[in-house]
Amino acid sequence: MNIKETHLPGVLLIEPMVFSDQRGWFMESYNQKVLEQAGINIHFVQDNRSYSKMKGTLRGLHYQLEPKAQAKLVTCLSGAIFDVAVDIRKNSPTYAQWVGVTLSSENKRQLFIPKGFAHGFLTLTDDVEVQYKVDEFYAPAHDRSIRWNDETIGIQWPLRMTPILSKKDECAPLLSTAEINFFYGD
Ligand SMILES: Cc1cn([C@H]2C[C@H](O)[C@@H](COP(=O)(O)OP(=O)(O)O[C@H]3O[C@@H](C)C(=O)[C@@H](O)[C@H]3O)O2)c(=O)[nH]c1=O
Repeated sequence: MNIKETHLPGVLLIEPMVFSDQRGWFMESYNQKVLEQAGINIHFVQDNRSYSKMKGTLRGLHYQLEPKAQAKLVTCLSGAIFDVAVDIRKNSPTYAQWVGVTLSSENKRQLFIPKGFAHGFLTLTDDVEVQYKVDEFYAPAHDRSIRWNDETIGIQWPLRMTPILSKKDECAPLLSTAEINFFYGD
């Protein structure tokens, strides 16, 4: 497993070791010890999967407020996504900055997103299945969204048309008015 820092400190790109032979391949998709050695001391408590039928589907940007904030380990099991993390910690030197990476069933890369970041992804193919581990249970009362195309954040989504969105994401607030209770250094 090769773990690389992205330009947003704390957001990590994980490249698993894939062992191929005549049968196919094998890889470890999660190894607590290896992540601990990289400074990720996380106890995951829930695994989520989503399936998106169409290319151009955008889910996000999502986060849960403290004390139910979630760190996430995101994997794309089928198809490909442009996966994005946005730093929404108040007073952070990288506040409102974003990182985007392509995760796919082919490249098998994973993105680790710490607490204090909003997360979203755009499907780059039809038939996309995404799986992610989270370290806090789903808490609907703490669930929040930020508008996917907020100009303050300025995510360069690889997209030509308006994406397919949920009703919740269509009317999500801008970062400037979103309720946020994360502070840099917490
Ligand atoms: C996130 C979540 C949703 N649900 C339910 C609530 C709702 O009825 C249905 C669909 O929820 P959503 O529309 O929020 O699903 P979705 O838009 O896929 O939300 C997800 O987006 C990505 C980007 C994330 O980072 C995730 O944390 C999560 O917020 O599933 C759960 O039961 N448990 C969960 O953990």
